Amino acid sequence: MIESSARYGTKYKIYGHRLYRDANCMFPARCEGIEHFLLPLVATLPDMDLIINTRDYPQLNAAWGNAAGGPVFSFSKTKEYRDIMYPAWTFWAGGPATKLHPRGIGRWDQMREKLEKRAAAIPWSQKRSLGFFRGSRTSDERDSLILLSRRNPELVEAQYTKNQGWKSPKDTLDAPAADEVSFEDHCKYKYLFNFRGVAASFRLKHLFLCKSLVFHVGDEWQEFFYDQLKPWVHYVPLKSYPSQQEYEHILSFFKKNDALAQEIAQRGYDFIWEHLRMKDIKCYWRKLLKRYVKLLQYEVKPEDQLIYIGPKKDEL
Ligand SMILES: O=c1ccn([C@@H]2O[C@H](COP(=O)(O)OP(=O)(O)O[C@H]3O[C@H](CO)[C@@H](O)[C@H](O)[C@H]3O)[C@@H](O)[C@H]2O)c(=O)[nH]1
Repeated sequence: MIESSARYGTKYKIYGHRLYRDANCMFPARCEGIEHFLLPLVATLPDMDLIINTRDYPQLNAAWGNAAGGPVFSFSKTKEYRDIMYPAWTFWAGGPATKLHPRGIGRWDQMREKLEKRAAAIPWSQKRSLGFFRGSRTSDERDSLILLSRRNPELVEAQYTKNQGWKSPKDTLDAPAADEVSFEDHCKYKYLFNFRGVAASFRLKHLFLCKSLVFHVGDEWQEFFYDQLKPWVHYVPLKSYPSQQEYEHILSFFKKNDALAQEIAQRGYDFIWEHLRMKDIKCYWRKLLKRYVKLLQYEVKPEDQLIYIGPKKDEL
């Protein structure tokens, strides 16, 4: 089974409390973000083989005829896939590169601290009563919010930025690309929008830490922690592809019910602040691998073609 899934990801092996992997990693920074979490665990874990997909897209979809093989770990999926979800590399390194994060979004520990400070500096009453979104057109599901912002800038401030795949103005919906806005500056706005991109987007966890009200569009694309967030308790759920009228309706509701908006925003913040700490990510990885390894029914063998990752010799 492991052999049959090898082509869907990078092979990792824990053997004798050491970590090994395929010599080639498709995205080295993403492998770095994964290894940051695996390395401290190998001392306490038994031998195992893992196939870890570092692409955005999950791999095991029954409708494509490739769900019958072995296990594959992916960071995001919908219900159509049977990949095993793992905490994305971007909690440490290898997230999307932007002008503000040229080496890629990462270091969730540092990001948490920065956002917590900014959220405390901008109380709810000082936030602008506007819907806000900045990001690239990785999915046309974002279009209606951008179009509403062009029609009614008093209600929504939403614009497309360029990403590395930008080819023509079509990729920014026939308008010049907007400047990027830091996560901290998102905190100036009361209503923040999250959308899927290619798969799930990494922005969701950041939005909560602004203590603004998060509108989460579509519930198909998941990351490992989404299930713990409850609609209407921690965020406002919107169905996929909302119309401009639906946005107008829900924003006008929350403008009239400001205390409720603030209450949900505070609960969303509290949940992520208290339960999505670096130590929770580490704990999730540990529990995930302990449960996974119980299912292995063969003796794991060393393989010469894999390279040694760690621990560093002086840490042994
Ligand atoms: O002005 C901006 C623009 C973007 N971002 C952030 O930059 C990241 C990338 O944003 P965007 O270009 O909109 O891409 P997404 O669609 O959110 O994410 C894409 O990139 C991820 C990593 O490759 C994939 O996992 C997703 O599935 C894919 O859609 C997100 O965290 C944004 O919040 C900002 O902070 N400020």
